[in-house]
Amino acid sequence: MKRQLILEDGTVFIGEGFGSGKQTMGEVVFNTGMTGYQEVLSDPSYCGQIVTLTYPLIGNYGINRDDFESIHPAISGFIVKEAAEYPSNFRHQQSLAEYFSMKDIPGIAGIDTRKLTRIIRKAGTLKGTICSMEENVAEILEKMKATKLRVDQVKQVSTKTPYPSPGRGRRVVLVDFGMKHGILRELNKRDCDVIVVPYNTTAQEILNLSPDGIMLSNGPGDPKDVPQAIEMVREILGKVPLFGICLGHQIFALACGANTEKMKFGHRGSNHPVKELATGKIAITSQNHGYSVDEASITQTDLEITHIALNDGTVEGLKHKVHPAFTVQYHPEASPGPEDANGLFEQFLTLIEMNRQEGVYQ
Ligand SMILES: NC(=O)CC[C@H](N)C(=O)O
Repeated sequence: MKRQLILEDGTVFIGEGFGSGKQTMGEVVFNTGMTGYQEVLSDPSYCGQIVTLTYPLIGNYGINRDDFESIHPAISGFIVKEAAEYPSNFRHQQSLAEYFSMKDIPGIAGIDTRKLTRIIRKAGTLKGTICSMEENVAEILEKMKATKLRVDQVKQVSTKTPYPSPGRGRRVVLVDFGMKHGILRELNKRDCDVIVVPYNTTAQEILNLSPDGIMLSNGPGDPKDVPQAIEMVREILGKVPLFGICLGHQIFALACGANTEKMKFGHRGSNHPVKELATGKIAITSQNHGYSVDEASITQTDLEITHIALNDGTVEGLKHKVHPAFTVQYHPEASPGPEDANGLFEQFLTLIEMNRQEGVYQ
C-alpha cells in the first residue's frame, strides 16, 4: 500500500509501505553500509530514529536468527530503495517485510534514498514521519514541529536488572546503555566473566561486584541525557580500568570535564577511516553516532586524543593521562562492518592485567 514519508522541511516522498501500517515519527538518519542491514536495524543506538540506507537493495539475504544486535529492535522506522521480496541465503528465515510486520515497525520502500541522504547532508538531521496517504501534510508538519523528540531512550533500551554472562577469566562489569550484543560476544569470546548492569547503576553498586574492569557500552540519544551515568563514571575513574564505546566514550568525556556536541548529520556506516595518532595507522571502522566530543574542550581536561576521523577530523578516541581508561567513538565489535579495531578488546584486557600489578597503568 502506498505511504508517504514527510520531512520537517516539507519534502514529501511517496513509497510502498511494508511491515507495520502504523504512523511513526523520528529523527531521520542515513547509514552508508553496503551490507549489515540486520545488525543496523537491531542496534539499540538507533532508538527513536528512522533509518535510511544508501545502499539500494536491502533484504536480499533476508533476516536470520544469528545476526541480531538486540532482542527487540528499537528503531522507529526503516526507509529503503528496494526491499527484496524473495531473499536468497542459506541462513535466511524471514523476509524484511515479514520481520517488520512481526515487530510492528513501519517500513517504506521505493524511496530515492540517495536524494533523501543529500537532503539530510545539506540540512542536517531532520525529523520525519512515515504515514498513510490520507494524512494531511500541513497537519503532520505542525505535529512534528510541536513534538519534542524523546530524551529517555537509554532508559527504554537498557536492561532493567543485572544479569551474568559467565566466563572463567577477568570479571568485567558491562554498563548497558543500549548495548549491542557484539560487545558482549567479544568479551565472552575472551572468556571474561561479564555482569551486565542497568544504565543507572551507581559506582558503589558496581564496585560491590568486585570488577577487574568496567566497560561502558554504546547507546542511543544525547550523552547529556544520562547525568547519573556521568556521575557514576566520575566516581569510578581511577578505581578500576575502564573501556568505553560510542555513547560510553561520550559519557566518559563528559565525566572528565570535556564537552559533547550534536553533529550535523553524524557518522553512520561501515567504512569510516580512523587514524591512531601514536602510530599513524588507519583502521576502517564501523560507526553510528550523531554526537561527538568537542576537540577544543579536551585542553582543560586530563584527557588525550588518541584517534581522529580522517573524513572530518573529529575526535574518535580518548585516553586518560593519569587513570587506566580509554574510549573510542567507533565500534571495535563491528557487527556490522570491518574488524580492524577488534584488538582494542585485547588492549582493555592488557590494561586490566597491568592494573593488577600494583598501579602500573600504561
Ligand atoms: N552508537 C552509539 O553509542 C551512539 C551514541 C550517541 N547516541 C550518538 O548518536 O552519538
